[in-house]
Amino acid sequence: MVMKVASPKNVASITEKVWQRVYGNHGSSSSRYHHHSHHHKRRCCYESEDEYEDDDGTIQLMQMGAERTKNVLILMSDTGGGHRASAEAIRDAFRIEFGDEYRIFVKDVWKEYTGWPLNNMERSYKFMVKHVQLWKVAFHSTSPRWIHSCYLAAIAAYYAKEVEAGLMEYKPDIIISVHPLMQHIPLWVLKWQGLQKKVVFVTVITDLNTCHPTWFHPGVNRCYCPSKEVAKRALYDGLEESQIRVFGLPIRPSFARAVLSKDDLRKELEMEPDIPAVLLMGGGEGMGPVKKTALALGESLYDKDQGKPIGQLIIICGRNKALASTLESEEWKIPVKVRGFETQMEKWMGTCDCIITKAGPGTIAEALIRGLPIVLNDFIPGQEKGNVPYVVENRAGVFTRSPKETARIVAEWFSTKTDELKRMSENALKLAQPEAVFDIVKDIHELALQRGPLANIPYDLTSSFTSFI
Ligand SMILES: CCCCCCCC/C=C\CCCCCCCC(=O)OC[C@H](CO[C@@H]1O[C@H](CO)[C@H](O)[C@H](O)[C@H]1O)OC(=O)CCCCCCC/C=C\CCCCCCCC
Ligand SMILES: O=c1ccn([C@@H]2O[C@H](COP(=O)(O)OP(=O)(O)O)[C@@H](O)[C@H]2O)c(=O)[nH]1
Repeated sequence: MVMKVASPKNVASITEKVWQRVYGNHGSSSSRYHHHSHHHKRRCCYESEDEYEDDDGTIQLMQMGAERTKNVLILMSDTGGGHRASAEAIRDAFRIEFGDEYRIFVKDVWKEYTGWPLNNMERSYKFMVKHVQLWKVAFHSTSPRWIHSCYLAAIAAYYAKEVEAGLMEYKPDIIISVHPLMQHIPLWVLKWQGLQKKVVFVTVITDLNTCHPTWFHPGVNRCYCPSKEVAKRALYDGLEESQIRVFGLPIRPSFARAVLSKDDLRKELEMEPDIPAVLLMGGGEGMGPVKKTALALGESLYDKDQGKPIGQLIIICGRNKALASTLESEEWKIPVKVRGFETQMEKWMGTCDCIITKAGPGTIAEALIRGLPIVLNDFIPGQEKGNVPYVVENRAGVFTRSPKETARIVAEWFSTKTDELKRMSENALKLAQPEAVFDIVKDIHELALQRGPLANIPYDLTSSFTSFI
C-alpha cells in the first residue's frame, strides 16, 4: 500500500514555484523563446508573432479550420525493450486504422534533448537492475507521490527548457507516454504553454500489475491500464474512473493480426519440423539466468536411452551480445539456434510450443497471444513482481528460479505431461488481448475528435488563444 504523504495540491504548488524560478515571468502561456541546441538541427525559431512557417515552408495560417494531419508524439525510453515495443505497436496501429490522418513520432525526448543523467537512463537502469538491492531501494523509496514529485520537479528545474524544446519541436496534437517517468514534466510543459486544452495527453501503462506510482498522474486525459489490478491502483492513486480505460497491454499488430502456420514458419526459420520447440529469452536485454537454463535444457531435452532429442531450443539473446557469443561457442546434443536481437518475434513465438522468460510484461502479453505456456524464471523487483502471480494464478504458466527445475518442467511438457502443456496453452489464450492496441488508438482518436475547433487551429497560434479561454 502506498501512503499519500502530501496532497497533490501542495506538490503542484512546489512545482509551479520551480517553474517560476526557471522561467521567471516568462512562464506565461504565450511566451516564445529562441533555443538553439547542438542536439538537433531541425529547430524552428519564430522571429515574430506574424511569421508562422512550418518546416517545409508552408504557411500554417492556410490550414486554419481545415482538416489537417495531426501530430502524435509517443514518449518512450529504452529502459528494457518493452516501452519501445509498445510505442511501435501504437504507431503501427495508428497507421493501420487511420492512415495519413496522423503523423507519428516515437521519441526519447530526454535522451535527445537533455544531458546527464536523463540522457543516459538506459545505462543507469541496467546498472541498477544488475544490483537488485539498489533498484529495490530506488523503486520503493520513490513510490510516495511527494518524493517522486520533488525529484522530478528538481530535474524539471534543471532541464525544463530542453524538455520543452524537445516536445514543441514536434508540435504535438496528441502526446502518448508509454514510460513511468514521462508524465509529470511534459504535463507541466503543456500547462506552462497553455496547451492543455489543445493537446490530448494520455498514458499507456506497460506494466501488468505492481507498477510504480509515477505512472499515475491526475492531469492526464486518459490512463490506459493493461489490467484490472492496475486500474485499481490508478483509482487508489487519485485518478477518476472517467480517466481510466482497461483494454490490455498494446502489442505490435504483427502479433495480433498475423495468421501463422507453424509448419511454414519452421521451414522459413530452418527449424526441425517434427519435434517440439522451447523459446528461451530474457527481454530486450537478454537478462536473467539464460545461459544456465540453456545448458540445463541441453541435457534434459536429450533422451539418453533412445540417443535422440525430445525437443529443440531457440535462444533469443536480445541486445546481450556477450551472451550470444558464449552460447554460440557451446557444443549441443539437441538442435539449438542462438539469435541476437530479433525484429520478428511473432514468428519465433509462432513456431515454438512454450517459452521461458523473465517476467517482462511485453514478452508475457505476446506469449499469451501465441498461446505459449510460460516458465517465468526471474523478475525485476518492483514493477515485474506482480507479473508472476498474474501468470501463475491464471494457470498460464509456472514460476521457478532454478534452471534445473525449468529444464525438468519443459522436458515433462514435451514427453509425459503434454496434456498439462495443452491446458496451459488454452489458459494463455483466454488471457490474451490482441485487440488492445486497436482499442487504445480508437479511443485516443475519439478523444482528439472531442477537442473541437481548437484542435484545428495552427499549433503556434493556439497557446496564445488558449490563454484567453
Ligand atoms: C534513500 C533513498 C535513495 C533513493 C534514491 C533514488 C534516487 C532516484 C534514482 C533513481 C530513480 C529511480 C526511479 C524509480 C521509478 C521508476 C519507475 C519505474 O517503474 O521504472 C521502470 C523503468 C523501466 O521500465 C520497466 O522495464 C522493465 C524491464 O526492464 C519492464 O519492461 C517494465 O515493464 C518497465 O516498466 O525504469 C526506469 O525507467 C528507471 C530509470 C532509472 C534511471 C535512473 C537514472 C538515475 C539518475 C537520475 C534520474 C533520476 C530520475 C528520478 C526520478 C525519480 C522519480 C521517481
Ligand atoms: O530480440 C528481441 C528481444 C525482445 N524483443 C521484444 O522486447 C520486448 C521486451 O519487453 P518486456 O516487457 O518483456 O521486457 P524488457 O525488455 O522491457 O525488460 C518484447 O516486446 C519482446 O518481443 C524483441 O523485439 N526482440
